[in-house]
Amino acid sequence: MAFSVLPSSPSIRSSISYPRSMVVSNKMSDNKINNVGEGFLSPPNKGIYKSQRSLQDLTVASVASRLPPPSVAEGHWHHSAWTSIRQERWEGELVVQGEIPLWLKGTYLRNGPGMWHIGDYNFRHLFDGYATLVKLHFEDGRLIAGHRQLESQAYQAAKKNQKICYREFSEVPKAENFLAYVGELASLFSGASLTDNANTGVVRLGDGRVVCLTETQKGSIVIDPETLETKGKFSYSDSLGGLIHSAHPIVTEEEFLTLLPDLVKPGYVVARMEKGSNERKVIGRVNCRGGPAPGWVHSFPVTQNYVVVPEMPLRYSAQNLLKAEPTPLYKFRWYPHNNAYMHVMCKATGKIVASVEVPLFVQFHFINAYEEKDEDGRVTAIIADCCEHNANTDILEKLRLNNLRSYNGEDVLPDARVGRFRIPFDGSPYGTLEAALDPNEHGRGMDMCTINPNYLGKKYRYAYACGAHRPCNFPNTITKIDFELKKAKNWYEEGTVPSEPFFVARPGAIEEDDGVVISVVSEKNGGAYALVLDGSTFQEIARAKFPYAIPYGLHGCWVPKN
Ligand SMILES: CC(=O)/C=C/C=C(C)/C=C/C1=C(C)CCCC1(C)C
Ligand SMILES: CC(/C=C/C=O)=C\C=C\C=O
Ligand SMILES: [Fe+2]
Repeated sequence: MAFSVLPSSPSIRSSISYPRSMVVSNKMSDNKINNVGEGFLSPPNKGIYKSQRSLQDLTVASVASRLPPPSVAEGHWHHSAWTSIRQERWEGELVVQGEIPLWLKGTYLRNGPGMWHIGDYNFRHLFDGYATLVKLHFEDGRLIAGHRQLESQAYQAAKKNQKICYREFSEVPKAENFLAYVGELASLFSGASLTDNANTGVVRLGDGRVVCLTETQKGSIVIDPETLETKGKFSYSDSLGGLIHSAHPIVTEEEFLTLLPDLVKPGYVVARMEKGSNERKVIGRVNCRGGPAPGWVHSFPVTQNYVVVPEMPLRYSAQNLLKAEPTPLYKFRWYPHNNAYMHVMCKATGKIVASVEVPLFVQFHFINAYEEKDEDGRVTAIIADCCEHNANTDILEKLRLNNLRSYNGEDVLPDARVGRFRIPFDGSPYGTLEAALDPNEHGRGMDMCTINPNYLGKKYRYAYACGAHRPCNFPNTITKIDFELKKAKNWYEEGTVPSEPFFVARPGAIEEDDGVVISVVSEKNGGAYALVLDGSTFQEIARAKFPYAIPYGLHGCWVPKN
């Protein structure tokens, strides 16, 4: 394969300059020199790149990056994790320290909100940022990396008008006058004012299309996994309607399962889209059992035969949706008196086979679920695991950029755990929720979880997530959870913020943890590196320094090399 450091689109090539200092030699010998000379864990960046000067050189003349965010202008360099990306795109080969396994062939793509300002206006919340895609292409032990801004309508309009033009997670466009506000309310109901800033996840469908996603349905955007170019809207050809959906569909080679909350008649529609299709078909519907609106469904789990529909006490709030200024819980409200529920729907028939009340819970992310069986093979219960924030909504507030950027050494990250639900199939009205292991195993921080995808919906032993090395204000370790031993192995490097660990299985692997775990790590002084851990030992096997700061990102996917 030819390794190119040049962007593939001629129109963009002309607008980007690649200073010599950014274009790293792609000779295989680089690999060896670093292996021998520096070792895996020595600080990277030894004379490989000139960081600050190159950053300036690299900034393209995009409207959004014409002005640096005020904090940088004032001379405070935030942690890279919470600092807007400084250029629209870059691509180049990184020098690898250590050994990337030769079997690792393909591209890891990561999405996330990487630009948190427009002009000189700074956004408030982590989830508001415009989507930044990062790619790590692994082949023959080498690593071509890059990033590119997603050209959503929301991002393009913001660049053009130098202001926020669509409703983001917490940001609302300023109404110029009362009439404009009334017009804006009307457009809220039509969905026209909602963002399409697909900054949450990226999935590879069974037919090979790669789609960026967020919580608004219109924020489903197809990209080219090689160039990261925005190709256009993924439009759903059905008439299911609604404006929002779960940001995390369940995607396999065969299908795409999604949850559509119904805010009018509180409940959820479970739908399935077959490989190659744009049409979602309804599997079934669940009516809410409590509260005036459905619970927030950022994600949901499935087993081999069932879809699990969570009804979290943190519910969408019509009142808060209409507010121009963010409320403490943004578009949501906490309804502890309406209880929490878990529903189980049969995938084949759409029938609800269990619906139980469970202890109150707060989660963004389910990890996995599976069917518990008796000795005759009959399903006795569903086990569903999630990153559970001890039924405490404070985490939403902690993810405000001000809080993330003003870390002063205090231990302010609220406790979280691996919450394990058991939803019995014996008709009993209650399910249980308990910690799957002692939360101290992972520093009582827990989020951004993945598993070996071959174990989706099946009994599994391992999960990978971000935990905490305290004191901290954000999850700062990569942790491997062993559910059998109820133990965790933790990777930690002082001052860094690693993003969601992503597991890639070794072809032909028998063991569940035979593979690698990939993460992109943001450093405190304007650096970032790609990190590869051995899935089994959890030891670092390779890292490669980016020539500039990569901000924190959320979720990723794997695009195997054909
Ligand atoms: C980045 C992330 O994890 C979550 C992003 C959530 C977003 C963009 C939510 C957007 C919404 C609106 C703009 C209005 C309707 C409600 C809601 C889905 C929360
Ligand atoms: C980053 C995060 C929570 C961290 C807390 O410990 C949640 C992200 C949610 C959206 O994907
Ligand atoms: Fe998420």
